[in-house]
Amino acid sequence: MPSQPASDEVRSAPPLLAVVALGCERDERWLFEGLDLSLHAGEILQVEGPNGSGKTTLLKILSGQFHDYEGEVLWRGQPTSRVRDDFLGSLLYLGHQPGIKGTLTALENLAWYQALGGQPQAKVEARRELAWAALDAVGLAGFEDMPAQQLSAGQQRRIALARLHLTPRRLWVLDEPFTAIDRDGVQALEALLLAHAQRGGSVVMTTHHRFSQASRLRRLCLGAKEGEKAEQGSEQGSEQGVGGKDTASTQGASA
Ligand SMILES: Nc1ncnc2c1ncn2[C@@H]1O[C@H](COP(=O)(O)OP(=O)(O)OP(=O)(O)O)[C@@H](O)[C@H]1O
Repeated sequence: MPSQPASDEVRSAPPLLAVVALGCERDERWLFEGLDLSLHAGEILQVEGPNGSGKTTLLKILSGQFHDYEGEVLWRGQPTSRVRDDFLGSLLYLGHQPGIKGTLTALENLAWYQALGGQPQAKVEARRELAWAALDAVGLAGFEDMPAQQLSAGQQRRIALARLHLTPRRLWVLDEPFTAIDRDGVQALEALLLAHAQRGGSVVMTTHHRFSQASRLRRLCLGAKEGEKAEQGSEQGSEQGVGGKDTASTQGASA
């Protein structure tokens, strides 16, 4: 991970991630359209909205997993399709489900991630140490060798979150990362997200969780109807509401 870039560099560089005139229709319903947004190094974007408003769909588009959309997704100013290797090599996506294998232990699950692309170049012993450290960082010391299916829902989520410690990637796209996490875990995860942003990383996430440091966030609200857009602003934060074609308030202002 690079260190926090100088502010001049942030201003002059293209955003890490941007979407231009993004629209997505599913089941004959526009989830969003005309969406423009850009995410610079050091920014955290929280995507909010009611159930079914398209939050997961948007994250899947942003992480290159869903392609049935209008508009463009840009990585450092280039269409992601043109810089696919650089984009995917900079991306860490954690889905709504923990995405772990229940029959494997916590350590084996992380070894599996490492083999998929975490640190393929690292030596076996070094990889193992990194995996132990990642599990320790998410409070799973002592549970390393237990099959994941014997762990609680929150502990299973923590195995998935250990990847944030394990795999250094600049852009984190996280779907409901706070699900099933207890109060201490929530605080630790908030701190981890903020530290990632301070180091020059960026985060896009869906969550209904309210950050204690809300001023560090930008918010995008999907499914907003006219007049519902504004919520709490902040000195550094900003908010954008975007509705679908079936609402009265289709908007596409830049976030
Ligand atoms: N695999 C799919 N095939 C067809 N339509 C889908 C599929 N997945 C989601 N949809 C539709 O897309 C719409 C948005 O779904 P999405 O999961 O993006 O919403 P969401 O805002 O993340 O919802 P939630 O808060 O419930 O997780 C829903 O109306 C849903 O029916």
